[in-house]
Formats: sequence, structure tokens, C-alpha cells
Amino acid sequence: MALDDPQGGLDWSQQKLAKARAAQDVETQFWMLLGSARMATTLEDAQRSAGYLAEARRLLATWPGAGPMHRLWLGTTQALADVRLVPTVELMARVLSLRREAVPLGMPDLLCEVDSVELWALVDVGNNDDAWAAAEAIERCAAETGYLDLEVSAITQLGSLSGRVSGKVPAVGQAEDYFQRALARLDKLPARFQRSLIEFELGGALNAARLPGSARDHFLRALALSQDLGDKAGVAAGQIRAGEMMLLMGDAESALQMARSALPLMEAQGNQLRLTAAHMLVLKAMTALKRPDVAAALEPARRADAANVPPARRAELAQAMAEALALLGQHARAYAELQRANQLRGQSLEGQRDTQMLRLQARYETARRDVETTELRRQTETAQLALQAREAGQRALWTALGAACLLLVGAVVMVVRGWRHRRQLAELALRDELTGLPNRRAIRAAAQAQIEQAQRWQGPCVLALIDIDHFKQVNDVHGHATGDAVLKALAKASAHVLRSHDRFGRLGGEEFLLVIPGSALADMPAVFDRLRSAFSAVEVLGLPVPHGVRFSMGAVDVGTEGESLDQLLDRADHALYEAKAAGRDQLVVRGPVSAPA
Ligand SMILES: Nc1nc2c(ncn2[C@@H]2O[C@H](COP(=O)(O)OP(=O)(O)OP(=O)(O)O)[C@@H](O)[C@H]2O)c(=O)[nH]1
Repeated sequence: MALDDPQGGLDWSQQKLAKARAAQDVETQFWMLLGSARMATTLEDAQRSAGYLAEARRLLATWPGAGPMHRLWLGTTQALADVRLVPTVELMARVLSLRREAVPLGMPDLLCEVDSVELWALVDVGNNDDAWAAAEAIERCAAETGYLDLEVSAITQLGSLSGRVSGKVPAVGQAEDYFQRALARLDKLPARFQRSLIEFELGGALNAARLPGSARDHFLRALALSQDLGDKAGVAAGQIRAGEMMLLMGDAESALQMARSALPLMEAQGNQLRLTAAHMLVLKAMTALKRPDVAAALEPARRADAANVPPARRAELAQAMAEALALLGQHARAYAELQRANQLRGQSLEGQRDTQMLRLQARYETARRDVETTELRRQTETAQLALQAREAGQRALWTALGAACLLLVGAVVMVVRGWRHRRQLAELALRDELTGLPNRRAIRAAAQAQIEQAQRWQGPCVLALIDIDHFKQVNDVHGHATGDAVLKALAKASAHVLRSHDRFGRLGGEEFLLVIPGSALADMPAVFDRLRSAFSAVEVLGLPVPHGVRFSMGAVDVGTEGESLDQLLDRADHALYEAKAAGRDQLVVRGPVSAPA
């Protein structure tokens, strides 16, 4: 029901709740209150959700039948409702303690739900890399526990995150693949609510790819679905995002209309987050239209700026207010708002840092660099603005403000361009030109890192050498171009079957290296079979279908003996040689040096 019509789901739980109350059936009352709270959270109705949760807590306190399971479900539903309302660091601490309590009780469905609290918290704070890992974990646990709504929403999130994760180049096609996968999982279910979310997230991906026109159309589609369902938060979200796209496309008048329709909806619901977004859009659109009555929009915007709204959003609102004040000629106030926006940006980055510490992820380098760059940018901006303000009076300040902003934008563009260019060059230096896979240097570095990790933590890890069989014959009979297409086909097959943390690269010629952390030799026959069938299913230009080309594989276990990469590759090479000698098209595995294979 949550997938199709959460409002309908809420009504249904309410009816059941009334009956359970009349029958004094405390257990059913408890579950119906949790169900109602969850639906209200989905509908972004924080007030109603808080009411149901408070009632559930009161019930639990006086009910002798209450056990740890009830407490944990209440804690998890509460945490889900609190995403965006309490600081992320606090929420992550709660996630950790819920997990600690749930694991010994063996509650996979609850653990999956706890993972989804973590996902939303990470998405909210903009920690995309960790959010990606969390969404992948949820897709797996939801599929295992048969939790379709969690599974589809995890896949949808993967789509919307796919352009924002480090090391992935934003590509609409890739995001669309995830959305298509989510739709395929919904199959023939009506799932109007989930479909509206998919449209909405697809709009986001198109916007990230700088296609505001297409993005607007998808936001409008999401809006129409939400209107059909009477989902007020969905309607407001669709209006705001469609409005933002209209503004980007220069249609500030329509953007203003959209924002103004969203405002009363969210005021009535007390939805602080969307309210802030609507005010921001009103201000931006009016500023773009150079309307002097923007003055009247400033005060309500300031009232909507609540402490529980994430600092990154508050920073954007402060920025919009600064621009409106500048339009009105109130330069001193504009300057103060700009400074406040900078402070809020700083807070937002601190929040991200704290969350990451809790995640115990080894991604500190990237986070630190981000913080340093932003800090540097902030200091430059503030220093320039302060200098200009002292030197000239109010009027001169405004001119200076404009100039400083232009300079800053120019500098940021240069820095970003330079950074992109360097990143492209660095990527090229690590990529194999023909297959697009990591090249020899990159795959060896990845293998080295995984070996060190496996040896340090004594975790399993497998290295496998793959060599295409009779490749020379393919070249000789069908030509070099067909040989190249075979190499590309293997790369394509690997993308279909390997997991995101497996690494596959080309060592040279027709030889490839596969690194599989977290797996043992016993898993290798299955990996070999999967790769083998995916490879034979790929069409190769110049060869019949199926192409009939095969490969051999030699795999070794990293073990704890402290063997170097070259020693491991040497053993894998021997195993590969055995596979070739035994007739090819097969796998040979070898255990650690100390243990017999
Ligand atoms: N098309 C193409 N061929 C390549 C490339 N790099 C290496 N080769 C060819 O790959 C062939 C390797 O052949 P061999 O090492 O004799 O091995 P094989 O024919 O695969 O036989 P087995 O490994 O014993 O099954 C040589 O003919 C190389 O010229 C490439 O980038 N493209």
C-alpha cells in the first residue's frame, strides 16, 4: 500500500486502530500506530507521525506484553520519522545502537529498515558515497527479506545517486538504467506513489545532466501523479522542482506561480523543509523579475528559516535573501545575509564530517579536501567583501559585491575546469583505451590495496588471471578488429556480473586480472560460470551468434602469508597455465602457499 497510495494506507491503519481500541486489543493498536506513523512519515507529515509515535510509546510503557522486539520497532520507526528533524550525527548514533541490539535477536527485516534510516540520513547530509553503499546493502537485504517497497526505493536512490558518487562520471543513461530496473521490479503493480518518486528522481538526474527542459517535464509528471493521489508533500515537491527548472530556463513568471501554489500547502502541513524551498524559489523568481514587492516576501521567508532545517538548505535560503536585499538596495543587510550563508555552509560541512567519523569509513581524504576547498573559498569571499565594505560606503559596497561575486565565480569556474581537466587526464592515465577497463597500472594498484587490506584484517580475497583461449586464432581468422571486439565483449560481460567492489582490469594483450575482496576460492566456480555465460551472451561484430570464444581462469587465495602481489600473480599464472594445459575453457584454483590447494 505504501508503494501505491500511502494516504489510503494511513486511512486503512486508522480504521483498524479504531477497531482495536474498541476491542482493547493493545498489540494491534501498537502495530497500527507504527504503521500510521510510517505512512505519515512517507507523506512528510511530521506532526501526525509524531502524534502516532507518542501514543505508541505511551501504550508500550503500560503494556505488560511489551518485549524488546516492540521497543526496537518503535525506535526504528521513530528514527525514520526523525530523519531531517534531528542532527544526523545523533541519528547515526541511534542507528548504531539499534543495530547492536537487533543483531543478537536475529531480526533481518528490522535491520534492513534500520539501514534505510541510515540511507535517508546520509542522503540528507549529502554524503553520497556512503549513501550509495547503504542503498546497495538495502537492495540486497530487502530482496532477501521480500521487502519490495524498500528494495524499489533503494534502486531508485541508486539511480538518483549514480551521477553524484565519487569516481563515477554523471551519465543520464546510467541513472535511467536504475530507474528502469525499479520500474521492472514494480512490474504490473499500480504503485502510483513509487512511480511518482521515480519520475521525481529522474527529473533530478536530468537536471544534474544539465537538461532542465526534460527535467521539468518529469517533475511535472511526478506532480500530476501526486495530485492524483492527494499527496500534498509530493505536489509541493513537484511544483518547487518544476519551478526551479522553469527559472533555470528563464521563465521566472511560471516559476513564481509554482512556488506560490506550493507555499500554502506546506504551511498547512507544517512541512518546514519544503516550506523553506518554496520561499527560496519565490525570492529567486521575484529577484529575477526585478520586482520591488519582493520586500513583502522577505519576512515570511525569514520566519520559515527554522533551526531544524539542514544547514545546506538554510544557506541557500540566506543566499536568496541576500540577492533580494541587494535588489532592494539594502546592501548592508545583503552583506550580513551573505555572511550567514557562509557560516551555514561551514556548519553543513562539519555535519558531514561528524557523520563520516561515525561511519568509520576510510574516506577522510576526500572529505578533508572538500572542506579545505570550501573553507578557502569562504575565506576569500568574506575577506574580499569585508575589505570592500570598509573602503567604500554603502553604494560602493554594492559595486564591490558584484565585482567580488563575478571574480569568485570566475575563479571557481577556473578551479573547477582545471580540476575536471586534471581528473580527466588522471582517469585517462589509468584507463585501458580499448576496453575502458582499468589498465595494468590501475588494476595492479587496486590489487595491491586489496591484498594489504585482506592481510591486515585477515579477510578473504581472491585474485584471478583470465586469458582468452586461442585468441591468436581469432585475430588470424577474423581479423584484428574482431579480436578487439572480443576483448571489449569480455569487458562488457564483466560489468554485468561483478559486484561494485570487485575490480576487473586489463593487464595487457588478452590477459585480465580480477580482484574479488570478501570471497573465498570456494566461490570461484560460481564466479567463473557467471562470467562465462555473460561473455558468451555478448554479441561480437564479425563473429557468429553465439560467438563461441572462451577463456581460462587461474585463481589464488590471498591468505595471511604476507605474499607479495608478484608472488600471488606468479601462482595465479601457474594455475592459469594448468587450466590451459587441461584443455582450456576452465577454472583452476590454488589455495594459500601453506595449505594444499
Ligand atoms: N586484436 C588484438 N589482438 C591482440 C591485442 N593484444 C595482443 N593481441 C594478440 O593476442 C594474441 C595472443 O596469442 P597467444 O599468446 O599466442 O595465445 P592464444 O592464441 O590466446 O592461445 P592460448 O592463450 O594458449 O589459448 C597475439 O596474436 C597478439 O597479437 C589487442 O589489443 N588486440
